[in-house]
Amino acid sequence: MSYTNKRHTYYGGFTNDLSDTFQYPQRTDEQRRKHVTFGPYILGSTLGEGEFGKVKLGWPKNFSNSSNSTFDFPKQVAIKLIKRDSISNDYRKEVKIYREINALKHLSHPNIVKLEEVLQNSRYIGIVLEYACGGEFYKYIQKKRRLKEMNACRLFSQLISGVHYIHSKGLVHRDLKLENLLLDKNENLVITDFGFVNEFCSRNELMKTSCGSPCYAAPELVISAEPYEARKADIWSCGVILYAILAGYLPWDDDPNNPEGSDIGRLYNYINSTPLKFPDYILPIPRDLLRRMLVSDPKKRINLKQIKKHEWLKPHSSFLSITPDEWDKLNNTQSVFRLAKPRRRYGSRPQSSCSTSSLGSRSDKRDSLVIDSTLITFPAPPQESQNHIITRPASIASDQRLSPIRRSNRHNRSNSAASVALQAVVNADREYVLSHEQSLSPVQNIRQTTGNMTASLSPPPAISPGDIIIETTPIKRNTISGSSIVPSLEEESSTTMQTSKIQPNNMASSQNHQYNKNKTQNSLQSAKNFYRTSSSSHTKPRPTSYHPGSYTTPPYNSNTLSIYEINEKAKSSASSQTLNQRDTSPFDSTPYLALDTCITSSSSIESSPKLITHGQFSVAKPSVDLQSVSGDLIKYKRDADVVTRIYDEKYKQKRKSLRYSGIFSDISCDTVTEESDELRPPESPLQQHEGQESIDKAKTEDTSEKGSKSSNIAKATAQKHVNNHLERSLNEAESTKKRFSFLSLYSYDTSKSSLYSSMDSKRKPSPPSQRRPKKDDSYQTNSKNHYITASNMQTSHQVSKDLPAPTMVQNKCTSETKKAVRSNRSSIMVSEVNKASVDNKAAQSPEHSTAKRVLGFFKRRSMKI
Ligand SMILES: Nc1ncnc2c1ncn2[C@@H]1O[C@H](COP(=O)(O)OP(=O)(O)OP(=O)(O)O)[C@@H](O)[C@H]1O
Repeated sequence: MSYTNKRHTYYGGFTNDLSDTFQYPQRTDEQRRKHVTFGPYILGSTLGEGEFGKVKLGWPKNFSNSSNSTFDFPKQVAIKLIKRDSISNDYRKEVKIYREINALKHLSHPNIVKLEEVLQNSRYIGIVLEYACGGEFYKYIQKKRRLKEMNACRLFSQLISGVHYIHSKGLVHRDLKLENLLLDKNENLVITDFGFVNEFCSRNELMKTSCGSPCYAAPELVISAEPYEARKADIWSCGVILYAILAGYLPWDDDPNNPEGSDIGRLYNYINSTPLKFPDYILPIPRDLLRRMLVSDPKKRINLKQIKKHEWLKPHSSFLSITPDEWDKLNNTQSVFRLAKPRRRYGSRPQSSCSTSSLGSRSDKRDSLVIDSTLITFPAPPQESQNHIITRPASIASDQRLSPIRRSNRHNRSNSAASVALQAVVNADREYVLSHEQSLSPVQNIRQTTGNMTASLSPPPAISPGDIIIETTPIKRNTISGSSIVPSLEEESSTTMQTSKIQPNNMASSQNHQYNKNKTQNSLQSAKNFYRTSSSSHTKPRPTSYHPGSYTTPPYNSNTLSIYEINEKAKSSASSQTLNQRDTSPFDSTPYLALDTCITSSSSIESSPKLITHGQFSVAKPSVDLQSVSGDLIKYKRDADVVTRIYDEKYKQKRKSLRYSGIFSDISCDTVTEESDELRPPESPLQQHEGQESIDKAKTEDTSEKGSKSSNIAKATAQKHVNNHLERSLNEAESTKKRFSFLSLYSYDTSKSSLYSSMDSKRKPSPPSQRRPKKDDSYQTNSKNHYITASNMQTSHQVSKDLPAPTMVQNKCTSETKKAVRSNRSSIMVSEVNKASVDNKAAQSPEHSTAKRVLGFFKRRSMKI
């Protein structure tokens, strides 16, 4: 088993399989110093780069290898490092970061990236996120060209479930796109990048700021300056994503006058005037869903509730029927079981401001971070502080908790919006913590100070050093010092690090309260009330205050003709299991009541964790496995493969029979051929030579035995090979073009560059029918603008003539260009684009000079690769 990516190494390249007996070698001090660290994390390679800077892989530096437990391996995280300098002068950036932190704090769903903690030092703010090791979703599609229906359906269900969860919290993402979707290790979808998130309340959910990425933004955002219904805008984006998943390219990507979609005005005019077209391989049922989602008029656009009930998503109805409250419950229950080693607080070791670029290489120096003694960890801000209103009860005098030394060591952070907001959040959170602390029983207080804490349900065992620690709710936070939080010396003596997990509704603390629940129930309630009060003291309602009722999904109608008949038994048993689980689970409608229900309900006790001793450690075994409950979140890839294979077989059979019965009469044989073609492995170089060899052979034979029968056969065979080869090349060119159309918006790393593409097109101008699938939907009536115009071709030729070798030009790409590309690629506030100019722009024909096109191309090419 190798769960690590090759390029990401632990402790000097150790990527051994973990076995029961495996022990990590003890690191020497020297080795330890070599790592670039940020707070309690060792930084690994760069996972990606965004608008704010690099996202690095990280893992805890206090990971101890003394154990022989298989469960004891470092948990990887993705750390978004934001240079404080870069945002100090940019209010919008600050707000974006703040929004992201703020939103993520309230979201706990398997298909939404988890916020672990937020750290900062004098130079960086680090948003520590769950590591989605499956990589970027668009690359995944790019690799597969397009997804098979079953996989697409599964992933789309996950997207819808995540988006529904976001909406249920009173939030809208507003920047849903392929680039903001990642995959976890089991190829489950993970929604990320909440920089444009905003909240709405049910009564007034219209928004004014248009944002997102042009290709995914709903028309009403661009064309009209009127307030828009944000949830419907998210649905449009999901529609575009679904189209891209199934088709392998974006909808409305074929405007010859705006091939790159860079002219936003023209793009939206095209969207509004051109009916949605589908390639043959998108079947009627998903087409129907797409047609309902990609409706320009938001009022006529399908809503999430209807999407969940759509025929196409029936196979995942049990998964989709899990309500947001249930997700909260399930996730919080799961978070109790996170096994954590007692971590030493990183502040406990004196850390002078030191550069960690001890590796000496240039790149290391560039990547090095100053570890500051004032590096802090603080909880993510609550929603309300977006308003930048600080409510700090007089009872909380945070400075009193600071030692004089630490106080003098404080940072002078800017009083910028984000800083103020963050501070407000810290205060609010700490208030909760303090009141929570007061409610702790003496036993728990002892346990906290000694750092020995267990989440066992049994009466508290004798406390001894080295006890198992189940990571719990952040009960104790670092103290706050003005704008920075510094752990006090006294606090440092406490060994358990509990600052990091940001789980507002975490039930872990309730586990600790099991011991003397009668004593603490009242104080807990008051703590929660306090938290609520402090929240409600802000002007905006908390996003969690909006809780739509549970959705009841109609039972699967077996009479309905559906293409999905796979795993029915498994599904029904899984769903019945789910229902059983849910019936017995004390789910309530308000997340804040979670603690109560956990304490008072006997059924919750039944479903509580059971500790299994495992050597020196105890491992809490969750009684509810989220993934098996949902049935749709694939746990092991092998399972997924098996399911896919079963599905494929059944699906093919089904389609065959349906075609015979004439039900799917619009599924042409071509479609089937095309799909099977796709499965055909690419021709090997050996095969490619085969044709030529045969010709040569034929020639030789021809000269020696003129007119002989064998030569004729050889000739025929050779010709056949050549023809086949040519045909395949053409097909390949066609598919490359298709993929190119999709990739043009994302990446050029694996496909041919557009330069080559234009060269190719010079040689073999592909007719529009080759650019797009031949047979269009019967709904398609408008075929205008499908032809690549002569002027375009001319431009392409010009480009290829005027340019030096592509690699040469590529090398000339400066870092400035790269920056420009990044910003070009990033999501934008569409309102920044002059909406009034939309029509004007569309009226003018874009005069793309050769230089501009070339620049555009190389700008895109230097995108994140
Ligand atoms: N949790 C994560 N796990 C793995 N990789 C991640 C994670 N978060 C981000 N990345 C990688 O880092 C890249 C940049 O991240 P992200 O898009 O969140 O940054 P950003 O600064 O918000 O960028 P932008 O706003 O321009 O999209 C992603 O494309 C992805 O490759």
